[in-house]
Amino acid sequence: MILVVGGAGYIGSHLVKELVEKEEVIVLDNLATGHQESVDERAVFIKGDLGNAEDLEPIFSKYPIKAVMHFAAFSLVGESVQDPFKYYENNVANTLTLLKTMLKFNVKNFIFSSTAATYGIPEEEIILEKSNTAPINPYGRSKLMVEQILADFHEAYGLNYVVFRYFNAAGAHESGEIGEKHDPETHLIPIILQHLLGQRESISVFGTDYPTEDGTCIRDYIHVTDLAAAHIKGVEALLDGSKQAETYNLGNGVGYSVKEVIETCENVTGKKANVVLADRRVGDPARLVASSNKIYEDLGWKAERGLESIIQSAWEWHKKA
Ligand SMILES: NC(=O)c1ccc[n+]([C@@H]2O[C@H](COP(=O)([O-])OP(=O)(O)OC[C@H]3O[C@@H](n4cnc5c(N)ncnc54)[C@H](O)[C@@H]3O)[C@@H](O)[C@H]2O)c1
Ligand SMILES: O=c1ccn([C@@H]2O[C@H](COP(=O)(O)OP(=O)(O)O[C@H]3O[C@H](CO)[C@@H](O)[C@H](O)[C@H]3O)[C@@H](O)[C@H]2O)c(=O)[nH]1
Repeated sequence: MILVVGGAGYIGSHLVKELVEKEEVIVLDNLATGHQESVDERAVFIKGDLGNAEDLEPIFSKYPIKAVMHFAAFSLVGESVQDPFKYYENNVANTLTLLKTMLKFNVKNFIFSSTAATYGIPEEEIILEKSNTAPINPYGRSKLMVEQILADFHEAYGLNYVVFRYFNAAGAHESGEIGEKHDPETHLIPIILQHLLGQRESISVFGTDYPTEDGTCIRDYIHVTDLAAAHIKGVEALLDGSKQAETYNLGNGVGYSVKEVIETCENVTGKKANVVLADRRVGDPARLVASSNKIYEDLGWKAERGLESIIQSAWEWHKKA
């Protein structure tokens, strides 16, 4: 069995939907930002907190867990600057409780959701896993701290792990049953689509004076179903022993500016957006684009879906949501 912590959230629920086809799955989630109805009904759902050993230990006692996939975190950059305690407590301290419990029950395979925010303001156009990590906010630092803890635990206790640094996750499941449902929503693509559905008056473009071709920020958008596929390859590599301690970028390798994303949403939906040019949002790097060659070479994974397909799937979901 595989324990998915945070499996009621956006990315976790998409992974669960794919993983239940292959494995028995238990989801632990406190529903702080997740939705129980997003959890595939073939998975066992347990409401609980990864920071409570009393919630964790009965699960590890009862079920033969061979790996843990850890998606649970707080992940709003701005909020992490306002309230860093919340982030270090949930993302780092609570993760330590999870790791301690795993070691107590001799479960030694761990998949961790990290982020492009660990790179801070990158020096390279295309970011490699070995590029410098210098996060510029508590959220990114909390994720990098866990990465460092994992490397130490691997050396000291034989904990095996795969860290995935996601770039910008977006899109919805092709079944149309689940999609991106953050509240509040801060991510660009769902905000644009909500606007095009008449749920928001306009879209603000945060910053038009970045050193990019059209002055707006460039990001690497990755379909959430592609992310799920990478996680399945990652956990298989841990379970068959071929990988023990790896960090992989997960992106498309193609960057799109905020203006290009808005245009693509207009093309896909056939609707015109009301765009307001606004000031920069604090803490946004101008450009974040991944090289995902390492995971292609090691595990044969690459992103299958581009920006249009991401937006098309998200649009199908938002029209119904
Ligand atoms: N969305 C992105 O673009 C993106 C990019 C990079 C990294 N990430 C990382 O991916 C992971 C998933 O992101 P998401 O967008 O699906 O977020 P999300 O908020 O939708 O999902 C997180 C889930 O974890 C649960 N959770 C939080 N704290 C918990 C706790 N203490 N105990 C039990 N459950 C808890 C929440 O209820 C929620 O269901 C996070 O770790 C995030 O930092 C996301
Ligand atoms: O209303 C909006 C919302 C966003 N943006 C811009 O759109 C881009 C993408 O923003 P957003 O969708 O919020 O994603 P990011 O801030 O790039 O962060 C995401 O991607 C990071 C990795 O790249 C992860 O670390 C974060 O968890 C995840 O939220 C940025 O330039 C924003 O400034 C706007 O212009 N207007």
